[in-house]
Amino acid sequence: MDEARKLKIAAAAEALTYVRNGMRLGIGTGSTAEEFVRLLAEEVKDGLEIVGVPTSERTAALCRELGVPLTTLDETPHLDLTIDGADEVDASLRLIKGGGGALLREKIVAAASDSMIVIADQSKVVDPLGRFPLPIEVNQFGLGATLRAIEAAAAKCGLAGPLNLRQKDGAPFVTDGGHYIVDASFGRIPDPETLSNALFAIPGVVEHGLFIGLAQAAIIAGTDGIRTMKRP
Ligand SMILES: O=C(CO)[C@H](O)[C@H](O)COP(=O)(O)O
Repeated sequence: MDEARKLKIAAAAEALTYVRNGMRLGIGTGSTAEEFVRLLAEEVKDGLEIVGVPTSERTAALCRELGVPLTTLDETPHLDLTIDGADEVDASLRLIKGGGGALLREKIVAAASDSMIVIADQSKVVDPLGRFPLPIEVNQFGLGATLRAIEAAAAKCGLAGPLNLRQKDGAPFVTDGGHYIVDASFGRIPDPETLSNALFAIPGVVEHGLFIGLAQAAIIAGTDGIRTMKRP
């Protein structure tokens, strides 16, 4: 097994120690979250009783395949804990998410949870955010106008950079919610809160990948072991 996968499994295993019998869990998306699902499924086989709300169709399919019981936010609107990966984490536990295109459901699920724990390897810890292009989920209608508005909003925040419409198999990538993703390469984002507010003011923006004030802890796996970052 390669070193990167070992780190993902180590972070996921540590996150599992926070899961208690009877919990209602939000279950994230991505390769690290999938390691968590695999470990969780083993515990479920051994008698752990939980229900999970998956943050994507991809995660839902893996949970079903491995026998992790699922529910929905309609049946179970309040969750105890969400475990999810991230593309970037800063020292204040602000995140960039959405590399897997699931940011909208991920944010809805995290916001419905008493707490969110991020699982990641050391390479995801940055200062400041912005090395990873910021995913912005947009309505398909009016794409051209929305792109212009994103550029203008970014400029007001002193940011600029290419906006790329995410592609898959030669066509625009479509999210589980039926939207497009624009990957914004702004570079360093010194004030994520201001950028977040500016993006939310654009009608065609459905959601963006800045997760602010949602994660309580981040379990970070490095070659020298595991450390847990807490929100200051
Ligand atoms: O936000 C996400 C999906 O939308 C993922 O959590 C993020 O992309 C990290 O993925 P990975 O664990 O594969 O690096």
